[in-house]
Amino acid sequence: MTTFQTIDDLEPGRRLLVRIDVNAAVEDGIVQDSRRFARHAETIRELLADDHAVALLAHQGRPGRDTFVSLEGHAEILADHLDHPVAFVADTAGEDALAAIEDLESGDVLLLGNVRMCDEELPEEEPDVKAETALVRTLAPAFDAYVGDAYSAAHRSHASIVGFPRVMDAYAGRVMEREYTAITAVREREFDGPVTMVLGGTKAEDTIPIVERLDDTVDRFCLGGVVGELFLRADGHDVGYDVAGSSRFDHQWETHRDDLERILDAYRDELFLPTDLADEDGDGNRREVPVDGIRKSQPFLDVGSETADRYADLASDSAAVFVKGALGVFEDERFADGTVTVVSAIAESDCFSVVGGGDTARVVELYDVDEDDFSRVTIAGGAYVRALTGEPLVGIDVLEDQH
Ligand SMILES: Nc1ncnc2c1ncn2[C@@H]1O[C@H](COP(=O)(O)OP(=O)(O)OP(=O)(O)O)[C@@H](O)[C@H]1O
Ligand SMILES: O=C(O)[C@H](O)COP(=O)(O)O
Repeated sequence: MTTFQTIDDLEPGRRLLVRIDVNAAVEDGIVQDSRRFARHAETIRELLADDHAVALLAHQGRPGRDTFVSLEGHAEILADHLDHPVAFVADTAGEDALAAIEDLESGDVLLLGNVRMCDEELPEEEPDVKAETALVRTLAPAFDAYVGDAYSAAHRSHASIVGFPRVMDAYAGRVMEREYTAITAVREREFDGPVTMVLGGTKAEDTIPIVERLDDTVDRFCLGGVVGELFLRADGHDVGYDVAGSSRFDHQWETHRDDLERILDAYRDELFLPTDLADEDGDGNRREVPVDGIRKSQPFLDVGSETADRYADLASDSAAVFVKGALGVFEDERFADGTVTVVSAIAESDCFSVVGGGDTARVVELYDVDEDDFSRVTIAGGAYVRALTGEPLVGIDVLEDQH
């Protein structure tokens, strides 16, 4: 049972501001389709069937990153999924946006400009502070209600997530409702056997604290990706440094070094670190090297096959497996082996399994693994692992406050 209003509680024919999360991979400047688009399209389709006028609010990347791009391509992908036009305005709360919103009629869909272009969106502040931003104060009066559908960003206390529900009638969209219900049910399950978590990806902030918080539930953590390399660095290995143009490691190391070292010390028996890694040789081919022999060289892009096989064995021998974050840059076929080996082993086993992460869930599509072979494929990453620990999500709290 949900503890917030959902779109089932909306009167038909309203003017709605709908926060979705279609934050996506960007390759060579081109936004890549993902399960996030398909899932949000389901919410939008239902809203159109009820004659609502829909303005969508979303983000892409973060300022300073090469994934921080316009949402124009997102509008095209959404339109394909919906088989319905999605207009785009490259403005979020200025004159152009307000004019486009005013023109909206029942059955129209409009995507507003990347909300992270507004300076007020990102700083993590209390919902009441976010409700006072010009972004919220300008857009809120133009709508009858707010629909929060961005479960995968519900762990961020950003204006578009927590500000609007403070000043508007607010409802959960289908994605929000389904993800919340599914992850809550997962959290309440008990498992008869070992529980394994595969923790990888690039976001130290979202993953490192999970080890401590899920210590009671998870028996072994298989580490990979950028996060795995940072743990290897904490363990005294010569990896996890910014070399040859990479910029993912040193700033995360500076921020999280104490936590990495403390957690490694306290939970060493439960942590499995890569024993080999893969990078690109001078001819552009995959090359695998044992961790012990590495001296600071080029960035590593995958775990090696010895590590992948060991993680796959651990996963197959588990009652439940949770995946958050990829073990390598699986978007490049040469560096997909680690993630695909482990995810395929999970798919083939009878264990209870959840695969999560906006990017990570794409492995299932790109490498033709059958979604039905997992108990759940969630489009959330950081939000899902936080919810697993029982930590409240601010984006849900603000919806519940209205009930
Ligand atoms: N060694 C590595 N170097 C660089 N990128 C890596 C490495 N290993 C994995 N990745 C990248 O990690 C990404 C997935 O992890 P990410 O931290 O983005 O989390 P996610 O699963 O998408 O969850 P979220 O929804 O929180 O974003 C993949 O796109 C993959 O390319
Ligand atoms: O992709 C995600 O995990 C969400 O869209 C949140 O994005 P963020 O990690 O940049 O806040």
